[in-house]
Amino acid sequence: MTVVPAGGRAPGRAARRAYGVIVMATTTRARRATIRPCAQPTVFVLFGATGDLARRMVLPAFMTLALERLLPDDWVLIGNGRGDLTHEDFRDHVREALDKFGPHPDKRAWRDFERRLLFAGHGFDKHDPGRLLDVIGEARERVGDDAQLVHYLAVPPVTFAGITEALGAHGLAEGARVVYEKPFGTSPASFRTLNRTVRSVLDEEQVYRIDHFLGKEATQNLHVLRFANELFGAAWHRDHIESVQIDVPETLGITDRAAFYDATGAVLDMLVTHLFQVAAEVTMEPPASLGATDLQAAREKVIRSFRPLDPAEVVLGQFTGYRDEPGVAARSRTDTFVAARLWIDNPRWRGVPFLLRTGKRLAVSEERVSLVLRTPHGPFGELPGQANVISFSLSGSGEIDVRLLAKKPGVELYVEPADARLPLAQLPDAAPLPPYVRLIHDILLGDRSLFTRPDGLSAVWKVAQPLLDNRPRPQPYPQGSWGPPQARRLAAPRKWLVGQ
Ligand SMILES: NC(=O)C1=CN([C@@H]2O[C@H](COP(=O)(O)OP(=O)(O)OC[C@H]3O[C@@H](n4cnc5c(N)ncnc54)[C@H](OP(=O)(O)O)[C@@H]3O)[C@@H](O)[C@H]2O)C=CC1
Ligand SMILES: O=C1O[C@H](COP(=O)(O)O)[C@@H](O)[C@H](O)[C@H]1O
Repeated sequence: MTVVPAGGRAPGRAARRAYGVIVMATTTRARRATIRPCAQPTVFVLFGATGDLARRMVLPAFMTLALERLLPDDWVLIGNGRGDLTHEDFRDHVREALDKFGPHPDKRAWRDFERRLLFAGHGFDKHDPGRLLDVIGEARERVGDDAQLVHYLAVPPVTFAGITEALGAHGLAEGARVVYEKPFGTSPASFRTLNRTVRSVLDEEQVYRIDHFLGKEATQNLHVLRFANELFGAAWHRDHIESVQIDVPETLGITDRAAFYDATGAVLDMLVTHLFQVAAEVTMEPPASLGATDLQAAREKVIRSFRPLDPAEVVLGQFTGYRDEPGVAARSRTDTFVAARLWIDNPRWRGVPFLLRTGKRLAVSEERVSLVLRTPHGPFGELPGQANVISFSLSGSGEIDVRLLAKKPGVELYVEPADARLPLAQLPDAAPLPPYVRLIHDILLGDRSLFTRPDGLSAVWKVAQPLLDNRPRPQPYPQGSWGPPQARRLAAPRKWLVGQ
């Protein structure tokens, strides 16, 4: 996204390409951000359309795109699943999802939306395409044979390879874009096998490996703040930063995703996926340009300098009561919490600990990246530690915060921590996009800059390998807490900033 400040110049072409979707209309009275709609007729196949992700994120994102008039005139969304839903049943399902998670269209918008929803049941594999080929045929009759085909795999990762092979076997791969949810693989070996399968059916340009944390407004501000502001850019180095925290505690449990979650756990669900990608955004070297390829390359390159995780520097936890959740194995050892210390072996970050933490059923929900600056030795004597912090909230529309030490006004010289906050939604004419809206829009337009590449993911799995080979036993922790006490010790002598 490109924001043009009052009186500011329009962004260069490279920046416009990188952020692609927002074209600023600058008038003196009002500057409105308008987004380029996708023009090409589209058939969007949503595998896993009755699942949690589809209900909470993908279907609401589609409705938002429709309300914002960002979809082409001609489009159809086909839900796919193993069940036998009629088109009507599926429309009811989508309606319920929107009632719960929004947005809430008026009658007219809903009528226009629902008539474009179809369902193709009876599963989809290479031996049996279920109803999908017939329903795609039905969709093409409506929107034309030249419609682009987008397949979105909102299904558990174990099914990615089978669906990919089936796309190839049934002639649905050619010219299509295929979106893979995370995690792309569940181990170094399964990543390699999956990648080989995918590349045997698709060209890399057709592949969109989504990590929705890269689509969050504040995540994109990580590099904007740094590369566009000398104040921050100059500090972005081990000489000034003493530690970094990437902290995503959740009050949310596993909802009704037991089958997926019990086979996945926090390390795969969050740590080696979202938290690593955010760490790469924080630590990448300046890209050669803001073009899609350069940005992607810079993000992926730094992951190669992540030091393989030492299991002794990782704490796993499991909330009490997890094993009683319906669908969870009675003796499950799945991690619902992980805290890890990560090191980055390059000249910019050597010796700076990166503290990463996430977990289910914790005390609060927050998504925060904090760069803690070193404490200066100056005329003040001893200053409090962790009191000068550049921090980003990744939740919602995002926020940039700076904690600094200031003299409290008054006769005495009291130096106290104070916070300056910049909620991004309050920027003039801000038009924040939820991550799934933005990323699906990018997919429709063919912009891959915010999607991951196999070289970066291959490095991710190398970093994860020692932990996967030698998992510490998950420690129990009470629901509503901050996880196992060992996680506090992992941060020592520092403290976790969230929850202080
Ligand atoms: N939920 C979330 O908050 C997020 C999830 N993700 C990712 O999205 C993907 C899906 O997650 P989520 O929706 O939570 O998972 P779900 O467990 O809800 O599964 C989604 C759907 O996949 C289908 N499915 C499940 N198992 C199989 C199987 N063995 N073979 C074929 N189809 C199957 C089911 O549909 P049916 O029974 O109709 O066939 C199910 O409804 C995962 O990769 C996850 O990491 C990413 C970001 C957030
Ligand atoms: O990918 C996932 O992300 C969500 C958290 O993302 P948010 O944008 O909803 O905050 C997490 O709850 C889920 O377990 C995981 O699969």
